[in-house]
Amino acid sequence: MSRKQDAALPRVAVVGAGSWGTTFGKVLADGGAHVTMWARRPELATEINEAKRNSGYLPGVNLPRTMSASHHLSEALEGAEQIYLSIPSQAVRENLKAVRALVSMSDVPIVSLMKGVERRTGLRMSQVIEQELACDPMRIAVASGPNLALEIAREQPTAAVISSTSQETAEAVARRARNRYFRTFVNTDVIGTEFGGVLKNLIAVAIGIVDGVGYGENTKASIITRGLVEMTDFAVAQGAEPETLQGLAGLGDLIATCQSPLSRNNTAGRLLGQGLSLADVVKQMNQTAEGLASVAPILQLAREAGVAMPIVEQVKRVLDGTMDPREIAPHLTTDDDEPQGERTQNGQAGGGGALWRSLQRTLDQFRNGGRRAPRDQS
Ligand SMILES: NC(=O)c1ccc[n+]([C@@H]2O[C@H](COP(=O)([O-])OP(=O)(O)OC[C@H]3O[C@@H](n4cnc5c(N)ncnc54)[C@H](O)[C@@H]3O)[C@@H](O)[C@H]2O)c1
Ligand SMILES: O=P(O)(O)OC[C@H](O)CO
Repeated sequence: MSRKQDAALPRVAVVGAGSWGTTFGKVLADGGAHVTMWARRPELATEINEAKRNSGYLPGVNLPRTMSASHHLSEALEGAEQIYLSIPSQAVRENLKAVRALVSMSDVPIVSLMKGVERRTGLRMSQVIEQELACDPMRIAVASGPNLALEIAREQPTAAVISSTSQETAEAVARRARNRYFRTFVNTDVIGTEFGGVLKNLIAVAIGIVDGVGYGENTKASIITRGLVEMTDFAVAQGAEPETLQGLAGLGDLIATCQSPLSRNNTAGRLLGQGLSLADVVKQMNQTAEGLASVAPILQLAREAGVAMPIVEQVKRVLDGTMDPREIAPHLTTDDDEPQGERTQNGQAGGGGALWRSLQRTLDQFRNGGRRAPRDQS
Protein backbone atom coordinates (compact mmCIF):
# COMPACT_ATOMS: atom_id res chain seq x y z
CA MET A 1 0.00 0.00 0.00
CA SER A 2 1.37 3.44 -0.98
CA ARG A 3 1.67 6.27 1.53
CA LYS A 4 -1.09 8.11 -0.34
CA GLN A 5 -3.47 5.11 -0.07
CA ASP A 6 -2.63 4.71 3.61
CA ALA A 7 -3.28 8.41 4.28
CA ALA A 8 -6.77 8.00 2.79
CA LEU A 9 -7.77 5.29 5.30
CA PRO A 10 -10.01 6.17 8.25
CA ARG A 11 -7.84 6.46 11.38
CA VAL A 12 -8.65 4.86 14.71
CA ALA A 13 -6.70 4.55 17.96
CA VAL A 14 -6.46 1.70 20.46
CA VAL A 15 -5.25 2.53 23.96
CA GLY A 16 -3.56 -0.57 25.39
CA ALA A 17 -1.41 -2.99 23.41
CA GLY A 18 -1.96 -6.16 25.45
CA SER A 19 -3.63 -9.29 24.23
CA TRP A 20 -7.09 -7.88 23.46
CA GLY A 21 -6.07 -4.35 22.46
CA THR A 22 -3.66 -5.69 19.85
CA THR A 23 -6.16 -8.26 18.59
CA PHE A 24 -8.88 -5.63 18.30
CA GLY A 25 -6.42 -3.37 16.50
CA LYS A 26 -5.91 -6.17 13.99
CA VAL A 27 -9.69 -6.58 13.61
CA LEU A 28 -10.01 -2.86 12.84
CA ALA A 29 -7.03 -2.81 10.47
CA ASP A 30 -8.27 -5.91 8.62
CA GLY A 31 -11.61 -4.08 8.38
CA GLY A 32 -9.97 -1.22 6.44
CA ALA A 33 -8.79 1.30 9.04
CA HIS A 34 -5.35 2.65 9.83
CA VAL A 35 -4.84 1.77 13.49
CA THR A 36 -2.44 3.42 15.90
CA MET A 37 -1.91 1.56 19.15
CA TRP A 38 -0.79 3.21 22.37
CA ALA A 39 1.72 0.92 24.05
CA ARG A 40 2.85 1.59 27.60
CA ARG A 41 6.32 0.19 26.91
CA PRO A 42 8.39 1.87 24.16
CA GLU A 43 10.01 -1.45 23.16
CA LEU A 44 6.57 -2.92 22.41
CA ALA A 45 5.71 0.08 20.22
CA THR A 46 8.97 -0.52 18.35
CA GLU A 47 8.21 -4.23 17.87
CA ILE A 48 4.74 -3.44 16.48
CA ASN A 49 6.15 -0.77 14.14
CA GLU A 50 9.20 -2.63 12.89
CA ALA A 51 8.42 -6.37 13.11
CA LYS A 52 4.60 -6.09 12.86
CA ARG A 53 4.44 -8.46 15.81
CA ASN A 54 3.44 -8.43 19.46
CA SER A 55 5.27 -11.61 20.35
CA GLY A 56 4.73 -11.42 24.12
CA TYR A 57 0.94 -11.39 23.87
CA LEU A 58 0.19 -12.89 20.45
CA PRO A 59 2.96 -15.33 19.57
CA GLY A 60 3.07 -16.32 15.90
CA VAL A 61 0.60 -13.67 14.75
CA ASN A 62 1.54 -11.25 11.97
CA LEU A 63 -0.04 -7.81 12.27
CA PRO A 64 -1.28 -5.86 9.23
CA ARG A 65 0.95 -3.18 7.73
CA THR A 66 -1.78 -0.65 8.49
CA MET A 67 -1.15 -1.07 12.22
CA SER A 68 1.38 1.15 13.93
CA ALA A 69 2.09 2.04 17.55
CA SER A 70 3.39 4.84 19.71
CA HIS A 71 4.53 5.11 23.27
CA HIS A 72 3.14 8.68 23.31
CA LEU A 73 -0.60 8.96 23.90
CA SER A 74 -0.90 12.23 21.97
CA GLU A 75 0.65 10.62 18.87
CA ALA A 76 -1.58 7.56 19.16
CA LEU A 77 -4.78 9.61 19.43
CA GLU A 78 -3.94 12.18 16.76
CA GLY A 79 -6.58 12.27 14.03
CA ALA A 80 -8.49 9.27 15.43
CA GLU A 81 -12.15 9.04 14.34
CA GLN A 82 -12.84 6.43 17.01
CA ILE A 83 -10.94 5.59 20.20
CA TYR A 84 -10.91 2.09 21.71
CA LEU A 85 -9.78 1.43 25.29
CA SER A 86 -8.26 -1.92 26.34
CA ILE A 87 -6.37 -1.74 29.61
CA PRO A 88 -7.10 -3.43 32.95
CA SER A 89 -10.30 -2.01 34.48
CA GLN A 90 -8.55 -0.94 37.70
CA ALA A 91 -6.18 1.28 35.65
CA VAL A 92 -8.80 2.94 33.45
CA ARG A 93 -9.59 5.98 35.57
CA GLU A 94 -5.97 7.09 35.92
CA ASN A 95 -5.34 6.64 32.19
CA LEU A 96 -8.50 8.52 31.22
CA LYS A 97 -7.17 11.58 32.99
CA ALA A 98 -4.39 11.68 30.38
CA VAL A 99 -6.84 10.94 27.55
CA ARG A 100 -9.14 13.73 28.69
CA ALA A 101 -6.54 16.41 28.13
CA LEU A 102 -6.33 15.27 24.51
CA VAL A 103 -9.90 14.44 23.46
CA SER A 104 -12.37 16.20 25.74
CA MET A 105 -13.38 18.76 23.10
CA SER A 106 -13.91 16.28 20.31
CA ASP A 107 -16.96 14.17 19.62
CA VAL A 108 -15.32 10.91 18.58
CA PRO A 109 -16.90 7.70 19.88
CA ILE A 110 -15.07 6.15 22.84
CA VAL A 111 -15.35 2.37 22.91
CA SER A 112 -14.70 0.22 25.98
CA LEU A 113 -13.30 -3.23 25.23
CA MET A 114 -13.01 -4.03 28.93
CA LYS A 115 -14.86 -6.56 31.10
CA GLY A 116 -14.44 -5.44 34.68
CA VAL A 117 -15.94 -3.09 37.25
CA GLU A 118 -13.97 -0.60 39.28
CA ARG A 119 -13.20 -2.22 42.63
CA ARG A 120 -13.50 1.00 44.69
CA THR A 121 -16.79 2.25 43.21
CA GLY A 122 -18.44 -0.79 41.61
CA LEU A 123 -18.90 1.29 38.46
CA ARG A 124 -18.98 -0.19 34.98
CA MET A 125 -16.32 0.98 32.54
CA SER A 126 -18.76 3.09 30.50
CA GLN A 127 -19.69 4.90 33.72
CA VAL A 128 -16.03 5.55 34.56
CA ILE A 129 -15.48 6.87 31.02
CA GLU A 130 -18.52 9.14 31.31
CA GLN A 131 -17.27 10.53 34.63
CA GLU A 132 -13.65 11.03 33.65
CA LEU A 133 -14.18 12.37 30.12
CA ALA A 134 -17.29 14.32 31.17
CA CYS A 135 -18.77 13.34 27.83
CA ASP A 136 -22.24 12.61 26.49
CA PRO A 137 -23.03 8.92 27.24
CA MET A 138 -24.37 8.66 23.70
CA ARG A 139 -20.75 8.97 22.53
CA ILE A 140 -19.75 5.88 24.50
CA ALA A 141 -19.97 2.30 23.23
CA VAL A 142 -18.90 -1.04 24.64
CA ALA A 143 -17.86 -4.20 22.81
CA SER A 144 -18.45 -7.66 24.26
CA GLY A 145 -19.07 -11.29 23.36
CA PRO A 146 -17.29 -14.64 23.16
CA ASN A 147 -13.99 -13.09 22.15
CA LEU A 148 -10.90 -15.03 23.20
CA ALA A 149 -8.14 -12.86 21.78
CA LEU A 150 -5.77 -15.47 20.38
CA GLU A 151 -8.52 -17.25 18.40
CA ILE A 152 -9.56 -13.97 16.79
CA ALA A 153 -5.95 -12.97 16.12
CA ARG A 154 -5.73 -16.28 14.22
CA GLU A 155 -8.74 -15.11 12.21
CA GLN A 156 -11.19 -17.74 13.44
CA PRO A 157 -14.80 -16.66 12.67
CA THR A 158 -16.32 -14.85 15.66
CA ALA A 159 -19.28 -12.64 16.56
CA ALA A 160 -19.47 -9.76 19.04
CA VAL A 161 -21.96 -7.15 20.10
CA ILE A 162 -21.46 -3.39 20.12
CA SER A 163 -23.71 -1.57 22.56
CA SER A 164 -24.43 2.10 23.06
CA THR A 165 -27.42 4.04 24.36
CA SER A 166 -27.22 5.69 20.93
CA GLN A 167 -28.17 3.33 18.11
CA GLU A 168 -26.25 5.62 15.76
CA THR A 169 -23.02 5.32 17.76
CA ALA A 170 -23.42 1.54 18.09
CA GLU A 171 -23.87 1.23 14.32
CA ALA A 172 -20.96 3.54 13.49
CA VAL A 173 -18.65 1.49 15.72
CA ALA A 174 -20.04 -1.85 14.45
CA ARG A 175 -19.43 -0.76 10.84
CA ARG A 176 -15.80 0.06 11.61
CA ALA A 177 -15.13 -2.97 13.86
CA ARG A 178 -15.92 -5.79 11.46
CA ASN A 179 -14.23 -7.78 8.76
CA ARG A 180 -14.43 -11.17 7.05
CA TYR A 181 -13.72 -13.10 10.28
CA PHE A 182 -15.29 -10.75 12.86
CA ARG A 183 -19.01 -9.95 12.76
CA THR A 184 -20.52 -7.29 15.01
CA PHE A 185 -24.16 -7.03 16.04
CA VAL A 186 -25.62 -4.01 17.88
CA ASN A 187 -27.88 -3.33 20.83
CA THR A 188 -28.71 -0.40 23.12
CA ASP A 189 -28.58 -2.33 26.42
CA VAL A 190 -25.24 -1.09 27.72
CA ILE A 191 -25.94 -2.29 31.28
CA GLY A 192 -26.67 -5.87 30.19
CA THR A 193 -23.82 -5.98 27.69
CA GLU A 194 -21.25 -4.76 30.20
CA PHE A 195 -22.46 -6.86 33.10
CA GLY A 196 -22.59 -9.95 30.86
CA GLY A 197 -18.84 -9.57 30.27
CA VAL A 198 -18.07 -8.90 33.93
CA LEU A 199 -20.22 -11.69 35.37
CA LYS A 200 -19.16 -14.48 33.06
CA ASN A 201 -15.60 -13.93 34.31
CA LEU A 202 -16.74 -14.79 37.84
CA ILE A 203 -18.47 -17.98 36.72
CA ALA A 204 -15.37 -18.86 34.66
CA VAL A 205 -13.26 -18.59 37.83
CA ALA A 206 -15.69 -21.04 39.49
CA ILE A 207 -15.37 -23.43 36.54
CA GLY A 208 -11.58 -23.15 36.74
CA ILE A 209 -11.80 -24.10 40.41
CA VAL A 210 -13.88 -27.16 39.44
CA ASP A 211 -11.23 -28.15 36.87
CA GLY A 212 -8.42 -27.61 39.36
CA VAL A 213 -10.13 -29.77 41.95
CA GLY A 214 -10.74 -32.47 39.34
CA TYR A 215 -14.54 -32.61 39.27
CA GLY A 216 -16.22 -33.46 35.97
CA GLU A 217 -18.79 -32.32 33.46
CA ASN A 218 -21.90 -32.58 35.64
CA THR A 219 -20.47 -30.12 38.15
CA LYS A 220 -19.41 -27.75 35.37
CA ALA A 221 -22.73 -27.91 33.52
CA SER A 222 -24.61 -27.34 36.79
CA ILE A 223 -22.49 -24.32 37.69
CA ILE A 224 -22.66 -22.83 34.18
CA THR A 225 -26.46 -23.19 34.08
CA ARG A 226 -27.03 -21.88 37.60
CA GLY A 227 -24.40 -19.24 36.92
CA LEU A 228 -26.44 -17.90 34.02
CA VAL A 229 -29.44 -17.56 36.35
CA GLU A 230 -27.26 -15.61 38.80
CA MET A 231 -25.91 -13.41 36.00
CA THR A 232 -29.40 -12.70 34.70
CA ASP A 233 -30.92 -11.98 38.11
CA PHE A 234 -28.08 -9.63 38.98
CA ALA A 235 -27.97 -7.80 35.64
CA VAL A 236 -31.76 -7.37 35.44
CA ALA A 237 -31.79 -5.98 38.99
CA GLN A 238 -29.27 -3.38 37.77
CA GLY A 239 -31.46 -2.42 34.82
CA ALA A 240 -30.43 -4.84 32.05
CA GLU A 241 -32.79 -6.49 29.57
CA PRO A 242 -32.99 -10.26 30.31
CA GLU A 243 -32.59 -11.05 26.57
CA THR A 244 -29.11 -9.52 26.55
CA LEU A 245 -27.93 -12.18 28.97
CA GLN A 246 -29.21 -14.88 26.59
CA GLY A 247 -27.13 -13.37 23.78
CA LEU A 248 -23.50 -13.07 22.76
CA ALA A 249 -22.54 -10.88 25.72
CA GLY A 250 -24.11 -13.30 28.21
CA LEU A 251 -24.56 -16.96 27.34
CA GLY A 252 -22.18 -16.75 24.36
CA ASP A 253 -19.30 -15.37 26.39
CA LEU A 254 -20.09 -17.67 29.32
CA ILE A 255 -19.67 -20.73 27.09
CA ALA A 256 -16.41 -19.51 25.52
CA THR A 257 -14.80 -18.41 28.76
CA CYS A 258 -15.85 -21.43 30.82
CA GLN A 259 -14.64 -24.01 28.34
CA SER A 260 -11.41 -22.50 27.06
CA PRO A 261 -7.97 -23.00 28.60
CA LEU A 262 -7.08 -19.70 26.85
CA SER A 263 -9.26 -17.84 29.39
CA ARG A 264 -7.20 -16.11 32.06
CA ASN A 265 -10.15 -16.18 34.50
CA ASN A 266 -10.57 -19.89 33.96
CA THR A 267 -6.80 -20.36 34.40
CA ALA A 268 -6.76 -18.34 37.63
CA GLY A 269 -9.63 -20.48 38.95
CA ARG A 270 -7.80 -23.69 38.02
CA LEU A 271 -4.74 -22.60 40.00
CA LEU A 272 -6.96 -21.80 42.99
CA GLY A 273 -8.60 -25.23 42.67
CA GLN A 274 -5.15 -26.82 42.67
CA GLY A 275 -4.59 -25.24 46.07
CA LEU A 276 -2.65 -22.04 45.30
CA SER A 277 -3.42 -18.96 47.35
CA LEU A 278 -4.75 -15.82 45.65
CA ALA A 279 -1.39 -14.10 46.16
CA ASP A 280 0.42 -16.98 44.41
CA VAL A 281 -2.12 -17.00 41.57
CA VAL A 282 -1.63 -13.26 40.99
CA LYS A 283 2.15 -13.81 40.93
CA GLN A 284 1.82 -16.55 38.30
CA MET A 285 -0.57 -14.66 35.98
CA ASN A 286 1.20 -12.33 33.58
CA GLN A 287 -2.03 -11.21 31.93
CA THR A 288 -5.20 -9.60 33.23
CA ALA A 289 -7.79 -11.84 34.96
CA GLU A 290 -10.50 -9.23 35.55
CA GLY A 291 -12.73 -11.54 37.60
CA LEU A 292 -10.40 -11.51 40.59
CA ALA A 293 -10.95 -7.79 41.21
CA SER A 294 -14.64 -7.76 40.29
CA VAL A 295 -15.88 -10.35 42.82
CA ALA A 296 -16.09 -8.05 45.86
CA PRO A 297 -17.80 -5.05 44.18
CA ILE A 298 -20.28 -7.33 42.40
CA LEU A 299 -21.25 -9.04 45.66
CA GLN A 300 -21.64 -5.63 47.29
CA LEU A 301 -24.00 -4.51 44.49
CA ALA A 302 -25.86 -7.83 44.72
CA ARG A 303 -26.39 -7.39 48.46
CA GLU A 304 -27.70 -3.86 47.93
CA ALA A 305 -30.13 -5.11 45.27
CA GLY A 306 -31.21 -8.18 47.27
CA VAL A 307 -29.94 -10.65 44.67
CA ALA A 308 -28.62 -14.02 45.80
CA MET A 309 -25.36 -15.10 44.08
CA PRO A 310 -24.33 -18.38 45.73
CA ILE A 311 -21.73 -19.29 43.11
CA VAL A 312 -20.02 -15.89 43.14
CA GLU A 313 -20.18 -15.99 46.95
CA GLN A 314 -18.25 -19.28 46.91
CA VAL A 315 -15.65 -17.84 44.54
CA LYS A 316 -15.12 -15.00 47.03
CA ARG A 317 -14.68 -17.48 49.87
CA VAL A 318 -12.09 -19.46 47.91
CA LEU A 319 -10.26 -16.22 47.03
CA ASP A 320 -10.33 -15.22 50.71
CA GLY A 321 -9.02 -18.65 51.73
CA THR A 322 -12.08 -19.30 53.90
CA MET A 323 -13.48 -22.20 51.83
CA ASP A 324 -11.83 -25.39 50.65
CA PRO A 325 -12.08 -25.38 46.81
CA ARG A 326 -13.31 -29.00 46.97
CA GLU A 327 -16.54 -27.71 48.52
CA ILE A 328 -17.46 -25.74 45.39
CA ALA A 329 -21.00 -26.55 44.22
CA PRO A 330 -23.87 -24.96 42.29
CA HIS A 331 -25.41 -24.04 45.63
CA LEU A 332 -24.20 -22.85 49.02
CA THR A 333 -23.92 -25.77 51.40
CA THR A 334 -25.34 -23.44 54.05
CA ASP A 335 -28.55 -23.02 51.99
CA ASP A 336 -31.65 -24.28 53.75
CA ASP A 337 -33.13 -27.53 52.54
CA GLU A 338 -36.35 -26.11 51.08
CA PRO A 339 -36.68 -26.96 47.37
CA GLN A 340 -36.32 -23.89 45.13
CA GLY A 341 -37.85 -23.09 41.76
CA GLU A 342 -35.27 -23.84 39.08
CA ARG A 343 -35.21 -20.55 37.24
CA THR A 344 -34.33 -18.19 40.11
CA GLN A 345 -33.02 -18.20 43.64
CA ASN A 346 -36.30 -16.68 44.71
CA GLY A 347 -38.18 -19.81 43.84
CA GLN A 348 -40.20 -18.20 41.07
CA ALA A 349 -40.30 -20.54 38.11
CA GLY A 350 -40.11 -19.34 34.51
CA GLY A 351 -37.54 -16.60 35.14
CA GLY A 352 -40.01 -14.97 37.50
CA GLY A 353 -37.39 -13.25 39.68
CA ALA A 354 -35.60 -11.44 36.88
CA LEU A 355 -38.78 -10.64 34.99
CA TRP A 356 -40.59 -9.57 38.14
CA ARG A 357 -37.83 -7.13 39.00
CA SER A 358 -37.85 -5.84 35.42
CA LEU A 359 -41.59 -5.23 35.75
CA GLN A 360 -41.10 -3.56 39.12
CA ARG A 361 -38.48 -1.28 37.62
CA THR A 362 -40.82 -0.27 34.81
CA LEU A 363 -43.49 0.53 37.39
CA ASP A 364 -40.91 2.55 39.36
CA GLN A 365 -40.09 4.49 36.21
CA PHE A 366 -43.76 5.34 35.77
CA ARG A 367 -43.87 6.50 39.38
CA ASN A 368 -40.72 8.59 38.74
CA GLY A 369 -42.33 10.31 35.75
CA GLY A 370 -40.56 8.11 33.16
CA ARG A 371 -37.08 8.49 34.66
CA ARG A 372 -35.00 5.48 35.61
CA ALA A 373 -34.09 5.00 39.23
CA PRO A 374 -30.60 6.52 39.75
CA ARG A 375 -28.75 3.15 39.94
CA ASP A 376 -30.16 2.18 36.53
CA GLN A 377 -28.79 5.12 34.63
CA SER A 378 -25.80 4.40 32.44
N1 LIG B 1 -7.67 -11.14 26.14
C1 LIG B 1 -8.91 -11.40 25.77
O1 LIG B 1 -9.19 -12.47 25.20
C2 LIG B 1 -10.00 -10.40 26.02
C3 LIG B 1 -11.15 -10.47 25.24
C4 LIG B 1 -12.19 -9.57 25.47
C5 LIG B 1 -12.04 -8.59 26.44
N2 LIG B 1 -10.89 -8.54 27.17
C6 LIG B 1 -10.81 -7.46 28.16
O2 LIG B 1 -9.86 -6.50 27.68
C7 LIG B 1 -9.27 -5.83 28.78
C8 LIG B 1 -7.77 -5.84 28.59
O3 LIG B 1 -7.37 -7.20 28.63
P1 LIG B 1 -6.11 -7.77 27.86
O4 LIG B 1 -6.44 -9.17 27.54
O5 LIG B 1 -5.67 -6.93 26.74
O6 LIG B 1 -5.06 -7.72 29.07
P2 LIG B 1 -3.50 -7.89 28.97
O7 LIG B 1 -3.03 -8.21 30.33
O8 LIG B 1 -3.14 -8.80 27.85
O9 LIG B 1 -3.00 -6.43 28.54
C9 LIG B 1 -3.22 -5.32 29.35
C10 LIG B 1 -2.50 -4.12 28.75
O10 LIG B 1 -2.69 -3.01 29.63
C11 LIG B 1 -1.41 -2.49 29.98
N3 LIG B 1 -1.47 -2.01 31.35
C12 LIG B 1 -1.38 -2.72 32.50
N4 LIG B 1 -1.48 -1.90 33.55
C13 LIG B 1 -1.62 -0.65 33.06
C14 LIG B 1 -1.73 0.62 33.63
N5 LIG B 1 -1.73 0.79 34.95
N6 LIG B 1 -1.86 1.67 32.82
C15 LIG B 1 -1.87 1.52 31.48
N7 LIG B 1 -1.74 0.35 30.87
C16 LIG B 1 -1.62 -0.74 31.65
C17 LIG B 1 -0.42 -3.64 29.82
O11 LIG B 1 0.89 -3.13 29.60
C18 LIG B 1 -1.01 -4.33 28.60
O12 LIG B 1 -0.58 -3.71 27.42
C19 LIG B 1 -9.74 -6.57 30.05
O13 LIG B 1 -10.79 -5.84 30.62
C20 LIG B 1 -10.26 -7.89 29.52
O14 LIG B 1 -11.31 -8.41 30.32
C21 LIG B 1 -9.88 -9.40 26.99
O1 LIG C 1 -9.18 -14.52 29.13
P1 LIG C 1 -10.41 -14.01 29.84
O2 LIG C 1 -10.86 -14.91 30.93
O3 LIG C 1 -10.22 -12.58 30.26
O4 LIG C 1 -11.59 -14.02 28.77
C1 LIG C 1 -11.38 -13.42 27.55
C2 LIG C 1 -12.65 -12.93 26.93
O5 LIG C 1 -13.38 -12.09 27.79
C3 LIG C 1 -13.51 -14.04 26.40
O6 LIG C 1 -14.62 -13.49 25.74
